[in-house]
Amino acid sequence: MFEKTTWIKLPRNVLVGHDVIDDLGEAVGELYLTGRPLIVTSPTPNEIAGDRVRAQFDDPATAVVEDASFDAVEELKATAEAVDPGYLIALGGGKPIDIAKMAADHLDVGFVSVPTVASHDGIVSGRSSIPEGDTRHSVAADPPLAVVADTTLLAEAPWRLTTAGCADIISNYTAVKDWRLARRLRNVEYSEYAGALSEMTAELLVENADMIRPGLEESAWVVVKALVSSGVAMSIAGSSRPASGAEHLISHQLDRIAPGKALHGHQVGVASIMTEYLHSGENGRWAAIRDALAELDAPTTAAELGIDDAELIAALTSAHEIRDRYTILQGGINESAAVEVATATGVIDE
Ligand SMILES: NC(=O)C1=CN([C@@H]2O[C@H](COP(=O)(O)OP(=O)(O)OC[C@H]3O[C@@H](n4cnc5c(N)ncnc54)[C@H](OP(=O)(O)O)[C@@H]3O)[C@@H](O)[C@H]2O)C=CC1
Ligand SMILES: O=C(CO)COP(=O)(O)O
Ligand SMILES: [Zn+2]
Repeated sequence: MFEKTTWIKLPRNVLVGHDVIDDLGEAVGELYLTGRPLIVTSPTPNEIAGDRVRAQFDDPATAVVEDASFDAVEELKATAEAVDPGYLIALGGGKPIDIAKMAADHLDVGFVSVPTVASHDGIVSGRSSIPEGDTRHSVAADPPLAVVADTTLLAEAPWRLTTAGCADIISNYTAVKDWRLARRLRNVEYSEYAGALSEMTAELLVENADMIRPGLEESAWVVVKALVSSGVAMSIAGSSRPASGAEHLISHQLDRIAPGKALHGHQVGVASIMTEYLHSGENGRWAAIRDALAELDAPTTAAELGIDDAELIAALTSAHEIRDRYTILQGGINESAAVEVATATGVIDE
């Protein structure tokens, strides 16, 4: 008997464009939500856009989160109990969005994502990643009911956050390679649709890296659309597989070994140069990935990440231990091979 079931959860309204933050009320109105919104934000986005968001709703409540933690999720849930919202609006970067995403899941209400930075695909995905101690917990949650991404605001956001978003997308290229490898060698469930969408999104950024420039609204538009596509690919797959392979394992290890030194997207970008080399050897596309990252002003070396060579090698050699996800690093890479790939790709100096 055929028993396969597919259940894809996607945002219903995705609005990307100039000043679309002023259309948030309308976009939310189309979702037939009831009750008052609780706006979950952090200090800077609240200052930049909080009033514009509040002005579009009757009786909105606001919670300002200072840091990303499980305590912040619990505090937000306590606030929600007091204000009894019908839904949450997450306004800001990954910090308020992930906290709202996880709290919405626990409270069994929907949430709308209003990113003010294009820093990684978590701003549109159904994955919540919260730091705790020296580790980060990445858990599945429902994706946003709607995404409203104002390209005017995103173009003005710090460029390094946008380049991190670009690098997170470029890393999809190796994530899909790992996923296909896992299908071939472990028969893991694979979605042709999700794999193709994710790969195409990464290719698009690699091909057009020279056109993505700071302060340009058109560039913000390309980047956020790519992040949305990546989020959709994850929703189709029902997992982060299309956007997270060995390069993400290395980055997750760096979060433990060298916490707070570099942005998620920048770490996965540099790691992706090396995992592409491991997949395809010296004639593979590792140099194209590196050049696209460099074109985007994203780091391509451990030094540019602010990470010591020894920290990078420690992350590479232990990345396979942290998650039951088959990748090119399955079984681990030993220290001399790790040094070899890192030096061959120029990630560390000889
Ligand atoms: N779900 C997922 O798949 C993933 C989730 N994450 C999580 O996301 C978080 C990191 O994401 P990130 O977006 O960098 O985090 P933040 O939300 O902390 O945003 C980064 C910085 O940008 C500021 N900021 C936000 N909007 C603007 C703007 N328009 N102009 C100027 N500054 C602005 C914030 O200000 P302020 O300090 O005032 O908030 C903050 O200092 C972490 O908690 C991490 O665990 C990371 C990767 C993947
Ligand atoms: O960052 C992600 C995709 O870009 C999410 O992946 P993880 O499941 O590894 O946290
Ligand atoms: Zn990522």
